Amino acid sequence: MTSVLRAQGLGKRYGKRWALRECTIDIPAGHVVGLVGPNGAGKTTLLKLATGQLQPTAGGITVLGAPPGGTPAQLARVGFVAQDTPVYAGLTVADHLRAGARLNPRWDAAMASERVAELGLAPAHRAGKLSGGERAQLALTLGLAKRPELLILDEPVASLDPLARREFLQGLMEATVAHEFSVVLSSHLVSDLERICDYLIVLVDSRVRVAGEVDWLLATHHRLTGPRRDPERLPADQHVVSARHTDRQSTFVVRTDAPIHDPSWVVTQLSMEDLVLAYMDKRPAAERRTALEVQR
Ligand SMILES: Nc1ncnc2c1ncn2[C@@H]1O[C@H](COP(=O)(O)OP(=O)(O)OP(=O)(O)O)[C@@H](O)[C@H]1O
Repeated sequence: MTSVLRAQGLGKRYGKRWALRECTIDIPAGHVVGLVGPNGAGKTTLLKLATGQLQPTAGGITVLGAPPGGTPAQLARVGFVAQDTPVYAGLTVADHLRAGARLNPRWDAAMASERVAELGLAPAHRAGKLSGGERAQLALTLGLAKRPELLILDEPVASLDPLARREFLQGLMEATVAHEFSVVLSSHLVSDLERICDYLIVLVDSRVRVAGEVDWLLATHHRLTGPRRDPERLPADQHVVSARHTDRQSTFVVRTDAPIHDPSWVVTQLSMEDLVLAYMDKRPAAERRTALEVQR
């Protein structure tokens, strides 16, 4: 299967500090990928490496089978909507579409004009006078009309109200259905990612903690609640992702491919948010038994 993004031992260091390290992932085409992690985890760094705006300090990365941003042809295959909905305040909506047409060989002028009309954005309106939601929609329109094979969006909805967020994500989903491209989208809003993503990457402290198809991740992770127990006493095939204890009770999030038969546990399924929070658990590794990195 074609990979949209493949990284092998990828790392980026600023001075002495690693912003991203030992990142090895292989994302198949056709997914809407959610990239999530706390502030400073390295999400923007990974996205900038994927678009060729940064060069790796270690390891390698290919996007759609080629080095990112290496040639004009490669640039045309990847769309990027940067953080803070990047539009030019002094230019009108129509100016943006004209610039898009000049700069992008595969520009879909009909789609751009239709989308702008549907959104009710007046062509003569200056981008600086648009609301945050309208600016985000204009930036998305530019990204979509480029007709990329991969569209990368860095926290596109962070500053939008819930309704504008919903409309933005709805527009993105409709476009992926109509034009069949892959998406990588970073966000802190796991509930949004839950609605649209079928592949998840969790980055914590510059490292990929987990990556894989959401259905597979949810099928192989469970919450176990029961009498207090030392994680060392769990079966070897139950990898502890997070652990919480009270005097009498333990709650573990574990990853396992095998069914859980121990009757002393109450086993519950996780939501995507539970899964993300478990991997973001910052308790000392000693309490977790295994420093997990899961990929598929
Ligand atoms: N140009 C830079 N110079 C020095 N350090 C940087 C630079 N850009 C990023 N960093 C550092 O690299 C780390 C990762 O930053 P990055 O922006 O990739 O994180 P992020 O996960 O996107 O964070 P956020 O969710 O806050 O946007 C942070 O510690 C950040 O301070």
